Amino acid sequence: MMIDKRLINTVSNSKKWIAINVLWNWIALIGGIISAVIFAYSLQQAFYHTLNLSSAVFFLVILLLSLALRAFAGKKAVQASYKASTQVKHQLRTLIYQKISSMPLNQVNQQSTSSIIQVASEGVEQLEIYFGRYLPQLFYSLLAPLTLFIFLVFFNAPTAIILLICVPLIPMSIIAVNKIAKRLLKKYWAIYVGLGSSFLDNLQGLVTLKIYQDDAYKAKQMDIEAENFRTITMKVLTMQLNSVSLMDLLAYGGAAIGIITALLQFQNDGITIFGVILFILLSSEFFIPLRLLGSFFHVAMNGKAASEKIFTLLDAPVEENKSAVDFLNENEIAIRIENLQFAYSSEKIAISDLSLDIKPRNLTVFVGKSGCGKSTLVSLLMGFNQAQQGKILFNKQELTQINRHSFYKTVSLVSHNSYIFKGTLRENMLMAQVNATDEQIYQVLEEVNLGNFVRQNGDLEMKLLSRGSNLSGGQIQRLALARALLHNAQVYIFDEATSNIDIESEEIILGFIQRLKIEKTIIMISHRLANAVSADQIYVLDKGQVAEHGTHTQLMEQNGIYENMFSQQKELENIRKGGSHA
Ligand SMILES: Nc1ncnc2c1ncn2[C@@H]1O[C@H](COP(=O)(O)OP(=O)(O)OP(=O)(O)O)[C@@H](O)[C@H]1O
Repeated sequence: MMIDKRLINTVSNSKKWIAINVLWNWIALIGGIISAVIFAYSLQQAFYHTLNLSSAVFFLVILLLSLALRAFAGKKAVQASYKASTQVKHQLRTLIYQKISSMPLNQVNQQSTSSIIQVASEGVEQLEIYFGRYLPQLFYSLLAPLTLFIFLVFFNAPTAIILLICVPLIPMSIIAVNKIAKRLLKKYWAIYVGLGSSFLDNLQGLVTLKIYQDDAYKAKQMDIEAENFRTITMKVLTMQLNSVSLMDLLAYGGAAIGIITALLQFQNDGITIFGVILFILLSSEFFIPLRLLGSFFHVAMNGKAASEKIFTLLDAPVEENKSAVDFLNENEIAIRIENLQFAYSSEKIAISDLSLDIKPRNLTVFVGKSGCGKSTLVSLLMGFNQAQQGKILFNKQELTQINRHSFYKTVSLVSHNSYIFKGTLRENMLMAQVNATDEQIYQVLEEVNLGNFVRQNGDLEMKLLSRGSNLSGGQIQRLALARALLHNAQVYIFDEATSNIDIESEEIILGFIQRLKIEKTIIMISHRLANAVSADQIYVLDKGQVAEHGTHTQLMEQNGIYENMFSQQKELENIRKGGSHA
């Protein structure tokens, strides 16, 4: 209960520093015992008028040396505690990072951002005290009373035994409090994570809230959640404060019992004056380590509750195919979809018995009404979601059999919400190809007409804000395209990559896609059918199935869904153009 074996084994490197910490604390205790002995002995000599100047100077030197030893050992113990906690933080954060990066993307998306942030930052921070202070103190507080007992029993056995018997009262009170603490802290963490998640959600959606003037309502909800958090925090603090008072009572009460016993023994000539002074000086040392353990205990329990959250994340099963291999041939990739079926839930079938072929050196476009399953198909092709039935074959290799590293090296996605990270333009580009040269970066930037813009704005050192908020929508998309080009994949999937951007950027991107298809396998999802006119093949999806299939000319001749949608869009665009000319 007081030691979490799994937690310690997870960060086993810290064991060494915990042991060193305990050792230095023990050396500090020895320093304390030596100074108490010297002090008591010189008092006894003074009492019997046998203290002379030279022995007084000698005692003073020893006393100062022992105090210096105590201070030095205390400092070393703090250093060891720091080492233990930094190692724990580093190791746990590495584990969390590795776990997150080993998860399939759909699984990562299922975790709320705020809970990952809370677990990885605050949660790990809380464990610092568990390893840096609590665990060393736990071992030391067992060692200290035993050491003192072995030493003091020679001076007066009854007093030493009474002191030793009183010591377990503190851990017993800790155990009793722990029962309440556990329940309370679990509740505290649940409310804390919930509050964090609402806060982040409201912050991210603040503009929407302002537009709909719904911010006051959300603020009220946040107030209620914050009030719940305040109440539970107060309960936790009250519990901690009460248990601290109880432990103080036990610690100082225990020391007082020891001192009174020693004095009674002295009255009955059972102990020398030297012995009594030693007991007076050292009685509290029996209890202080455990008393200190008690105060770390609550913070440590908070850390333990946090560790449960960390382990839930670390234990989340990763649906990883261990037998997955590299792409056998990544030069020219044909994709075949066979009887694919995917449902978000039993009543929400998004892809239904879908079979089709995508040829290399071709531009294949998927179109269809909103909700027909285009984005779902992209998530299946990218391996973000797994189909319940059917296969996706890349050159006859099943997608699930290709390892992720090889897959994402070969298959790349440019979506309508490509992410630009805070940092320099170079950093954003290098993530697609770590050792790309400046010339290579500029080459892809030229391809998307961003070369001059970048040169005028600080070259590759140009600072970009998070989500590219200091760029226009069209620039973000062109930059994302340049980054994807640098990645030099063999299959490119463009998912509404030109939606909501300026006409010039759209034309640059579409023109580039045309050039790219000479060498690569290109898939494009677009709601604008004008973008499909030059495609080598078009699939029209309807209710997760292929409704029509062919080139633009063939589909127009069929007079079906495609022709209907195309005519409607054209009419709309003509009306808009007419309107804007009027
Ligand atoms: N995460 C989800 N959970 C449950 N159902 C979903 C989810 N995402 C999509 N769907 C449903 O699956 C169906 C296909 O959706 P999908 O997003 O693939 O359509 P789409 O063709 O990309 O639509 P749009 O053109 O509007 O983006 C729709 O009926 C949609 O409501």
